[in-house]
Amino acid sequence: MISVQNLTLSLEGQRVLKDVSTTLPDHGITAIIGPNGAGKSTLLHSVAALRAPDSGSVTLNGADIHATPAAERAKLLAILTQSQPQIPRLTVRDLVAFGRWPHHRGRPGPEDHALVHAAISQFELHRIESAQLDTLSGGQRQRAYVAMAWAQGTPYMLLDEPLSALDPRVSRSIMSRLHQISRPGRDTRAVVIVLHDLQIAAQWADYVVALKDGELFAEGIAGSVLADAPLSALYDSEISVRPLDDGRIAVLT
Ligand SMILES: Nc1ncnc2c1ncn2[C@@H]1O[C@H](COP(=O)(O)OP(=O)(O)OP(=O)(O)O)[C@@H](O)[C@H]1O
Repeated sequence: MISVQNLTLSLEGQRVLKDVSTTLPDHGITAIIGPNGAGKSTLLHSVAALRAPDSGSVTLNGADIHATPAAERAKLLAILTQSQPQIPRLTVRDLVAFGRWPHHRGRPGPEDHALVHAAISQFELHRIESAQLDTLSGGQRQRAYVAMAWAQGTPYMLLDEPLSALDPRVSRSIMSRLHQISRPGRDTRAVVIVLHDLQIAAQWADYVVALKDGELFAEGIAGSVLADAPLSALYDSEISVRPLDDGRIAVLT
């Protein structure tokens, strides 16, 4: 369980997160939603210790994440930020294998090879595993990055808008994989994902954390936050949520 306690964080003198406290579940898909500039990416970065808070703390199973050595942290949390470095001639397989680095530090063993193989299979990358990243479509490349994060073998995967610029079919395929890997059981990965698409959140999120103006606006099981009143107030816009036949909900803006 990741616990965020009274987190306040400033960037260039501006308060970006204000006394945010929340708990991120240790399985399932947790969506972080909210308007542009609400602090979603900053919260994710702070949970991954990429940004130090002014005050407050982030703990993972009781240990302060900012006090945890980076090498240990990399075995607990994988983060995919919005912009990835472009490395010329890197193949999909190389990229996914890079996810194992925190475990082998340059000397991959059988378990590392097996996990890379599993990641390629899990995210259906067989046909493009030898392709160079800069020859792929945005959707293929994004799938490879998510596979790399999965191969890192951490109990938590933090993904910052991994679906931006992807078509509905590719988004659905990535979310469907994330859904599978985050179900409780052996080798469960808790997925924490920044999402702008409320329809995707409605279809896939188990838990939702909503931020507005740097503050925690609402949190809870998806159905409690993805409802007419909280969403309309969150986005200052009239939003309706409708039940679907199969128990899911649709969000109409
Ligand atoms: N490097 C930075 N330096 C100064 N201010 C920053 C920096 N990065 C972000 N901010 C500011 O912090 C606030 C929160 O930004 P953040 O990227 O966390 O929001 P967000 O909710 O993820 O936004 P979006 O949905 O637009 O991606 C914004 O007001 C932004 O301008």
